[in-house]
Amino acid sequence: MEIEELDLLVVGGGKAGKSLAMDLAAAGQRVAMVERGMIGGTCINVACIPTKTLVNSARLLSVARRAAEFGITLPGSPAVDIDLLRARKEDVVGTMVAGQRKSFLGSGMDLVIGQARFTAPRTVEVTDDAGTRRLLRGTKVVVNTGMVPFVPDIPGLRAAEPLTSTSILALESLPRSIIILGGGYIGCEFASMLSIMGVAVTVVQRRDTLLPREDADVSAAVAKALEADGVTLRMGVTATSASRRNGAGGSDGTGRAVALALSDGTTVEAEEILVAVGRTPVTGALGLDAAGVELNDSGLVRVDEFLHTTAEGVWAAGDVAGTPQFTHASWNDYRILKSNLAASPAGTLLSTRDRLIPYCVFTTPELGRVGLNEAEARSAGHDVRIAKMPVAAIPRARTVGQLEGMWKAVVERETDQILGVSLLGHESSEVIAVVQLAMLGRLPYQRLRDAVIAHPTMAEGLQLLFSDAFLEP
Ligand SMILES: Cc1cc2nc3c(=O)[nH]c(=O)nc-3n(C[C@H](O)[C@H](O)[C@H](O)COP(=O)(O)OP(=O)(O)OC[C@H]3O[C@@H](n4cnc5c(N)ncnc54)[C@H](O)[C@@H]3O)c2cc1C
Ligand SMILES: NC(=O)c1ccc[n+]([C@@H]2O[C@H](COP(=O)([O-])OP(=O)(O)OC[C@H]3O[C@@H](n4cnc5c(N)ncnc54)[C@H](O)[C@@H]3O)[C@@H](O)[C@H]2O)c1
Repeated sequence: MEIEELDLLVVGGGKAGKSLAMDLAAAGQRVAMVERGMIGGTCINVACIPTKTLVNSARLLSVARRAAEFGITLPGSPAVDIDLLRARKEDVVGTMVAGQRKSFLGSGMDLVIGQARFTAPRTVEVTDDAGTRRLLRGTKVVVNTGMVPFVPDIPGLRAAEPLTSTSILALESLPRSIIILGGGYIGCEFASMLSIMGVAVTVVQRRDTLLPREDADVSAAVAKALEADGVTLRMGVTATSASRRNGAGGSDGTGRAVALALSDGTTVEAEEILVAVGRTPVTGALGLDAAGVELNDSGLVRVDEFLHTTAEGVWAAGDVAGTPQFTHASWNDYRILKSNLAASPAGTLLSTRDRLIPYCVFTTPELGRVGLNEAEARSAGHDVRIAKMPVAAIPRARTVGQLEGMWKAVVERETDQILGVSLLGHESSEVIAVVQLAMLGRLPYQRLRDAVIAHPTMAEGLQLLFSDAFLEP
């Protein structure tokens, strides 16, 4: 088979890879991107975009249920129509996928649909569904194959037909009840939206808190919000075995039931189980050995701070390279790669070190996070002052009737610099960018406190948060 030579070969069309492929192809380079099926990658097809579309519907439902409180009467009780819900999600995803396909082709890249496997340095064999094969070699190669849901080896779990964050999106009906194994980002987001939609949710979390990377008081506030929506939390327990009974009654009379035995001797039952205990890198069938690309101890592609792998001419980006698992982080990898791939041997390289990467957990209310939390700041040796405030103190929260949540900030005592914030509440995912900008600009907290911020907005709450009323002396 003849080898097709390219300037850039992208393996896996994730956020970083597709962005780079489009840019370099549009600039006239010979570029091929191999993608095994999801045009636009994980985020658009099975992650951020579909889930946040569904979260939005859940929030509308929650507000609609309170319509009378806002002076609105509805003809009947608002309810989920699963077919309409799925249609909207598919419309949002479908429109974005179509837009991506158009942009890919418009850039001039060769979009190669098939499964890629390295056979030699900088060389992959691609096999499509029809079994047709191509051999592609890049002068430069970027691996951006992402991650997939991890299903742990719990006796009986696989046979119990667990759902994952991917397969749950294809359900044709809402289960009456569900066990969610894992109380991290995916577990909390699904617990929140499904319980609002009327599903009886039980979260089984191995650690003593939800979202274990957060401060205990913030995790507790998230737990309180989930419990207020009816979620049952089983924390500090692990699953020891699972079993499914089909067609024989079930705990809620549906005929489908899964039972999960827990380490404390109890059992929880529900119609379905969603496994959300982390994700595993897509490296297994990639033949990385043949390319001289090493993995690290966590099974991720080993990269240096410039995203270069252990093989000459091969870089990696996104989840598979150990970048924090967020689309915007992978997109920042693209910027780093674009600069580093173009740099001369003696040129300056961009690094992944010390990136300020915010993130938002789209529970209701949502959590916006940037920088260090209190525990991280103290364990890094900072002398800190803590500001803490209920969201109910913010006038905008009153006008929109969204009083749940709390805001917390960590300020360095000596420098007045904001080290980080955890904002749980309405529209926190928007407000977080304001704080991020202040941190990037190294503004002391007083600049936010004293800025003239439009009233009544959620961002205006920052003035309150950093005031003497809420910032400890
Ligand atoms: C349910 C869920 C919700 C999420 N919500 C958010 C959110 O709200 N905000 C956020 O920032 N992040 C969110 N994330 C995380 C985010 O989706 C990921 O961090 C991001 O998509 C990773 O992108 P990536 O660049 O690593 O590659 P990906 O987008 O994962 O792309 C990898 C691509 O490689 C392809 N591929 C793999 N192997 C091969 C092969 N051998 N040959 C050819 N192609 C191959 C795959 O088909 C895939 O399209 C969420 C994740 C999940 C699971
Ligand atoms: N809004 C967002 O940005 C967003 C949303 C969803 C996912 N993501 C990304 O996807 C990644 C994966 O999400 P995730 O929720 O699967 O992983 P995660 O690492 O966030 O959470 C997994 C949780 O499962 C628990 N756990 C592990 N094994 C367990 C077991 N056997 N029994 C019970 N609990 C167990 C862990 O204690 C942990 O809290 C996240 O790290 C995040 O970066 C981001």
